[in-house]
Amino acid sequence: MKVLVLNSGSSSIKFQLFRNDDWTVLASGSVTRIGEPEALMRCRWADAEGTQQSLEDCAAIPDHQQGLQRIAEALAQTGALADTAELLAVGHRVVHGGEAFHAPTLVDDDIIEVIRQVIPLAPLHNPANLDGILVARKLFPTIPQVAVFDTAFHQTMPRTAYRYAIPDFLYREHGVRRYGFHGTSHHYVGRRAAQLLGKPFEHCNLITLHLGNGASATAIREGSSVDTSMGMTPLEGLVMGTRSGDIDPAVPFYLSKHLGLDNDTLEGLLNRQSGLLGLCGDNDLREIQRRAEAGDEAAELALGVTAHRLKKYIGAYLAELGRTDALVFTGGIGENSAELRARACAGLETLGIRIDAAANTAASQQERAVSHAESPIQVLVIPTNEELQIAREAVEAVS
Ligand SMILES: Nc1ncnc2c1ncn2[C@@H]1O[C@H](COP(=O)(O)OP(=O)(O)O)[C@@H](O)[C@H]1O
Ligand SMILES: CC(=O)OP(=O)(O)O
Ligand SMILES: [Mg+2]
Repeated sequence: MKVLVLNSGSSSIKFQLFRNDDWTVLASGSVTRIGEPEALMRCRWADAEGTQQSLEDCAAIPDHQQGLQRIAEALAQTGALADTAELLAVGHRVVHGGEAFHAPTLVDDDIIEVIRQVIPLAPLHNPANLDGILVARKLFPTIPQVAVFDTAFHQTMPRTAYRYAIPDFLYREHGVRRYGFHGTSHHYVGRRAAQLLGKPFEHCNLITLHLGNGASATAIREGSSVDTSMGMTPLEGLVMGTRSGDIDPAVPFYLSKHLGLDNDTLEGLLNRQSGLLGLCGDNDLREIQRRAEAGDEAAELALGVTAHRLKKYIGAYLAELGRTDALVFTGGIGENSAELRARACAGLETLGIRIDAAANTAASQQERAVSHAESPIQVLVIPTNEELQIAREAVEAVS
């Protein structure tokens, strides 16, 4: 049987099709620029001889309904999914599940309603995730749909980590608390780290750093999330591509009072015009590193602020955990930027973190240690695979 995983974003749908006995990827790709005049559909698959093939086309795709339809056509056309009856389940990434979901969940009308209710807590992510589910239900009406929540892994945090020091009724009546995100990724790399360490996950204390366009740090004690840097929404914490991460909560009041900015403008400013982009005008870390190397001061500052914030969270989580087995880097930046890994870990030797310069800069796409052989805390680079984790959890939920 096969499992289709969908990660439906505001203007894109990413997909992977797995065979569920050995988790081979049968096809993968995306539809991007949904709603623009020229959307792009990309699909890669292995043909009968095992040779990688790819298919790309550009055409207007006005909405998610047609985006998913296009994906289903491509999967049929390539033979990767000739008959939808071969599907055991469709797994969906859902960013916010509020306090309702601790595990992957079979989608029904009630579940859809709960996901709809938490839209105000993740306005950038949940509407598109929900669209993906609604469209997939129409397109594959007889196949079980499973929602896998970014927030679920963090539901083990203690109250002291998830409560904000604001009036109690805001939590009780309005759900204002830390939820945390990227849980699927933190969980996946945490388990892989335990395997590399040769210990059961339930015995491992880890700090996992998911550094992509969105970025978050998590403290894992004995296999459970006990703290994480993102908060009620994915805006809190580390410096991100276009999100500010932590700022003084008074900044928006000040901007509102003195510059007359309204709520929507402020939300856009902090979510889409801040972070690396706000500091230096670029949000692609490769370009920022190139500029910094050429002496560009704004790019150097962007790298410096990002590394400073990372180091602060690493230090905080070392203190929270007491004993730490490994620090794990993942996500496009965590996996590929030796520069940022080195900056974030510089000076942490007395706290037990010692990078090996040669291992850190060696070109590799593999899971690996980049710490010195004598570093008390191992530093690992582990490519994340949220889609595989979603596929596995979807199968668990239906069986
Ligand atoms: N070789 C590289 N060196 C440094 N940064 C990289 C490299 N490859 C990708 N990145 C950075 O990774 C980030 C995107 O991460 P990714 O995990 O793909 O994002 P998303 O959250 O959209 O899935 C971008 O800032 C990109 O510049
Ligand atoms: C929750 C979140 O920030 O997700 P992404 O990194 O995909 O934007
Ligand atoms: Mg990502």
